[in-house]
Amino acid sequence: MSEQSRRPRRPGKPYRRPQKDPVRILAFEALRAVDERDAYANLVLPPLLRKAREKEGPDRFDGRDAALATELVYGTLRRQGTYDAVIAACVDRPLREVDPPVLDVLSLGAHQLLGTRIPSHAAVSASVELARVVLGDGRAKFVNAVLRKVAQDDLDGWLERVAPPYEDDPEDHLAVVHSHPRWVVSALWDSLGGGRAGIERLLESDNERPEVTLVARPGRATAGELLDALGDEAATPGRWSPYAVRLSEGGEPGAIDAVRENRAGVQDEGSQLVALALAAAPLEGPDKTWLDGCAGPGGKAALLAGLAAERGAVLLASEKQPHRAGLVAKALDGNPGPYQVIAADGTRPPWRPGTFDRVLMDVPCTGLGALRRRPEARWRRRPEDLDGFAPLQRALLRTALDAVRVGGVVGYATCSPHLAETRAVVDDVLKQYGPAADLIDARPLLEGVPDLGEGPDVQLWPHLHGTDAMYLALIRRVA
Ligand SMILES: C[S@@+](CC[C@H](N)C(=O)[O-])C[C@H]1O[C@@H](n2cnc3c(N)ncnc32)[C@H](O)[C@@H]1O
Repeated sequence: MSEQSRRPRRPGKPYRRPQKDPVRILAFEALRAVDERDAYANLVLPPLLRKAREKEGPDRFDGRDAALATELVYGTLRRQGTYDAVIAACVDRPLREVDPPVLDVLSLGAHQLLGTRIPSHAAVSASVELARVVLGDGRAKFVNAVLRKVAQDDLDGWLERVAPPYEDDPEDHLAVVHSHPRWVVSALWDSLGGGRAGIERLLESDNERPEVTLVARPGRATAGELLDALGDEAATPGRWSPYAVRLSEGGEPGAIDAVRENRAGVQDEGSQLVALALAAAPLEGPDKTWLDGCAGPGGKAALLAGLAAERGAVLLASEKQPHRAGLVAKALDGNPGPYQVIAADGTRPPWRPGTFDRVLMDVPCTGLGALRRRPEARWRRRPEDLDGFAPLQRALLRTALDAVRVGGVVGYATCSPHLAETRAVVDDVLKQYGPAADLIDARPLLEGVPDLGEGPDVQLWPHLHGTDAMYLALIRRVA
């Protein structure tokens, strides 16, 4: 009980206990964990949901409650930039002086008011009740006052008031309207090119929940089998990958036999296209030994191993972190052909140079191409992170080019479209190899995929392809 609630009350105003709403309390706890412990929302949520189900029982916490809690957490985190600007306009001090737990309750409330169909009065009163439970009655009054101001306008109205005009500062405008840090808007726009319409569509896509895509692992399952098992209502075929199946809203991968049996997995179609393009690159001479040099947790390695098996080739899947190498081994378990998994630092490779016919280097990166999946990532990343990754990305691409035989092909991939992690790395390293390595046009190898730009490398985009913003450069060793 807070100090406030112990004070004598005016007669006629009996104390009412705050109502405990398990959905809002759970959402608040998740936001605190993300804020305080740098936790990842997608890792924090499942145990909290399980705990709430066990504590409340299925009648008081059902599937719809879980869906609402998830939406509140993801939506609040994604839209944090916009909500911060709105809340800042409603409090009389800088936001950094507002206690983080109070700000979390305010952001959750702002999301309910501006980003959901929850009626305003319900959004305010649910937030005030939450504040009474987790912050105390005194701070609940502050929450009430701020959210009543927020409720005075809708999202469009607020954006007109708090975002600088596009004409004055396009990047700042887009940063506030679409809730991305300004430097991220700037980097995405540099890579995407074009005018306002394209970048707006991309930023909007980053704020949408991505659909879940499955991969049927070659030799272990087929897309047709998954589609039959799921039925027309629950799934549709992938757009381009013959192994992809797209789950409809609310589809639960864990309920699918083939996924439980490891014959299929969850994998973005962009990641599938990267593996498929590398496997499809034309090759003269032997095609027997493949390497995945950054394999953890094993999504692309599992697809590559299946494709390799179909052609009698063997995949070596290598990953620096032993526990992630363990995940790779799990993903590959049951592969129809031979493979090997090792834990090795790709900058000090244990294999002999010129050993492999095909090599994938899917390097560590900022992940700016997967913002749809990681709602908190955009706020955590800093421009300085690029400097941290730059030497490693170059070293790993050099390892790949040394590992492949003359005539063999290397795929350099990132799940970031940032030019410093994509073209700049490829250009720098290719300069060092001079005439010994050549870029291949990757576009024809992504069969049927439109809008792949001028090549020879390819950049996929959420708003154009419905995939993560994966980048792929294919390079042939020619001497
Ligand atoms: C982008 S992820 C790869 C994703 C993977 N290809 C997939 O599809 O599941 C990059 C991986 O590289 C690993 N890594 C980081 N530094 C490495 C190094 N020096 N050598 C090898 N792997 C490294 C990371 O641990 C991480 O698992």
